Amino acid sequence: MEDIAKLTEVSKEFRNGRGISGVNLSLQKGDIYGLLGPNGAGKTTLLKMLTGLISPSFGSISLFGQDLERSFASGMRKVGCMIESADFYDYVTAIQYLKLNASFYPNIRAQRIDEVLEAVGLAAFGKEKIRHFSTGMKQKLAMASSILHSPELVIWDEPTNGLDIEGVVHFRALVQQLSAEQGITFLISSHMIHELEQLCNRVGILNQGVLIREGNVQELLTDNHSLEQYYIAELQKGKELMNHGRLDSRI
Ligand SMILES: Nc1ncnc2c1ncn2[C@@H]1O[C@H](COP(=O)(O)OP(=O)(O)OP(=O)(O)O)[C@@H](O)[C@H]1O
Repeated sequence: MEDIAKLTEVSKEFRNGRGISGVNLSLQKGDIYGLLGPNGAGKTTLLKMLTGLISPSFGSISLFGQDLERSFASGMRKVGCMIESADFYDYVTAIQYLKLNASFYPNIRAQRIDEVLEAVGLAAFGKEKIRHFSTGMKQKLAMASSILHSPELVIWDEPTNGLDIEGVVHFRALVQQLSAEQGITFLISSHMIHELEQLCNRVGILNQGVLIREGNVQELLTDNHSLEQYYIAELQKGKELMNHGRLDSRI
């Protein structure tokens, strides 16, 4: 199967000694991959490396079969991402903001802006200035911006932050629709484990910079009551291995 993204033995060591260590991870076309892990586990660091925002200390990363460093522009053209909180110009409207972002890509149809606003549930607010937006509305706008250029791979860091219940349900439907209709591949980091259980076909658990487990969600659910139960059990095992010095604890 085609690798959309592949990390091989990727490590990042910050000056304070933290980061991620020896991560191997690959995304196949059509995957909805959920990245789980406690605070500080390294999820955002991994996503930043995959999108070229920071460079790995060791290892290699490829996107669409090409080395990320060598083919950065062509690779990233097919990626839509939202990592940490998005920065906005407060005094422009949502439509003006999306128009500005669209200008960085060739050939985005004017109608596409209405389509993405509709897709994230902001159709009624396109002409409002962003400074009047709530946290959740800004999150939706960041999502709209990340899919504006019809990417093949979407990378979202904590996408449900600030969304209300209806917004979370809408978010799930959007991912399912984009996956089913356009075959978009997703990499989503989240603490909302029940969301990931319903949405993802694969999950990986990062703990203290190490990808301690990966699995197919359906298979995990045949052996475990819930993804949450599996996750807690794996973290507990990780702690025990760490205590016995059998898990990489360099980070
Ligand atoms: N620029 C940096 N300099 C030094 N340390 C950093 C830097 N960025 C991240 N770290 C450290 O690397 C580790 C991983 O951070 P990261 O933000 O990737 O975690 P995370 O899994 O996304 O956490 P959360 O769930 O809380 O968002 C943390 O210990 C963090 O303090």
